[in-house]
Amino acid sequence: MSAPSVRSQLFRRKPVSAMVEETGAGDADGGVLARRIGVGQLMALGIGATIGTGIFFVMSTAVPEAGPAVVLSFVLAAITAGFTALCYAELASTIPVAGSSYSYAYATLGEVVAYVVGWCLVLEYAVSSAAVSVGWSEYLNELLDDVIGVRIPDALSFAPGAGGVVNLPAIVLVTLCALLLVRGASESARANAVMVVLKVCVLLFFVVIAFTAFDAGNLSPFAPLGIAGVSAAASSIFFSFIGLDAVSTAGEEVRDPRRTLPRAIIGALVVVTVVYLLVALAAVGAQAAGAFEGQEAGLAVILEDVAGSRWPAVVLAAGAVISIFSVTLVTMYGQTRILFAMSRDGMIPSLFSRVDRRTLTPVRGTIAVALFVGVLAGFVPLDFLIDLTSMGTLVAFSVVSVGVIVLRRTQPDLPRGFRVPGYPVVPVLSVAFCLYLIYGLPGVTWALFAGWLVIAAVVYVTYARTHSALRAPR
Ligand SMILES: NC(=[NH2+])NCCC[C@H](N)C(=O)O
Repeated sequence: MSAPSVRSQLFRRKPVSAMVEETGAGDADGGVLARRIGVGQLMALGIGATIGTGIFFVMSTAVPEAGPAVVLSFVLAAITAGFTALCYAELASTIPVAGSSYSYAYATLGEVVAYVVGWCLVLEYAVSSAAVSVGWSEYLNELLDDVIGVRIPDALSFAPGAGGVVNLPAIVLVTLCALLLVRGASESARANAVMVVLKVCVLLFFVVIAFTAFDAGNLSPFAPLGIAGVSAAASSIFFSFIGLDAVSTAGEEVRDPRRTLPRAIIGALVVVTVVYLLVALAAVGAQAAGAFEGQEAGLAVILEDVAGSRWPAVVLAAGAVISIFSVTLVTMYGQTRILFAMSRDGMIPSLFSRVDRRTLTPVRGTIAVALFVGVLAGFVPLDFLIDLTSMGTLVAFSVVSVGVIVLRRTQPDLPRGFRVPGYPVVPVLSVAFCLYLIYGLPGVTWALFAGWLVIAAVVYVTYARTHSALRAPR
């Protein structure tokens, strides 16, 4: 028998039916999950996954780039997030597996693209877990300082490039989350609802206090670096909008998905955007644009200055510490499950899909993820982590948007619970906006991303190509 051609290897696709079977979604009694989730609960899911750390510290990177026009950057990032989320929802409702863009790409665009998306998802999840835990450590320090007047020394709370030696608190947080995940914890719907209320309240609390010091003079010059500055800032801010895709993964359990999904996505996006815009506007109104650069735990510092007393900053920092903790947990959980799916497909070693008998969780995979995230969190400065996360996510989201178009053409008759409104304009715009934001990312990020893809290519050629579960039977 002749060896399968390289081309057919690279583009082999995983049949949608096989995916559904694997996850048991097509089993016995009709194979339908209970459709219980309504718009409200689904919106809470999206808001909970999206509002995390970004908003608590992104201003210190974004304002120096865009000036007060940072509010426009938020709008640009929000529009991009909205388009991609709609595309996500269509694929999720067509390929109903509890996977992610990796699985969608495997079904639509073939193995190599799926493989690349898988590696992008490591940036979206593992690298963002690291980013999130670095942000957590800043607010923890702020809280300690405000409450007991003690700060962890810089050497032990910052990465080498950021004025320290190691970020110890971030490593502790990652370890803590890994321990919880190994024991089988993931966030429940109720815990999520509590977190959402807490986060939104804390941010609105900031808005109210910061607005008391609003000075229109701080808003000019409005856009010192012009359009280029606004789009560069949008690329960094995009990080804060990552998470709406979580809504679409629940597609199978949603009541009347055709109406509910887009409403929940758009609803969550509107809530998140309004909150972010208020925070951004309040912040640039309360503090001169020049003051943002290099500011740590920025929102708390602004509150301290504005209120002239400590307690508002304490409230904010405490809220941030609690809510960021939950985001780290959920993001690390997501990473272990994506690697689980890739490993089951033979794309990466079986270590990641081995489930421990006692705890029924992928213990070794979780430890491997924690090591990787821990090293990043401990030794890499925050800006790098944020921009790399945005890069990986934007690439993955572009692929998803292309996937919508491809699947409509190749398998037009597949049942789709939800269809993107305004097809093909929305998926095309989605790709265009993603590419625009990718373009706005700094050169270092491009270089790091290229390096990452080279590593991925080596692993593909030496491992995945021959271990793929789809390889032709010998
Ligand atoms: N899937 C993820 N990468 N989740 C991380 C979301 C980060 C979140 N948007 C934040 O601002 O903190």
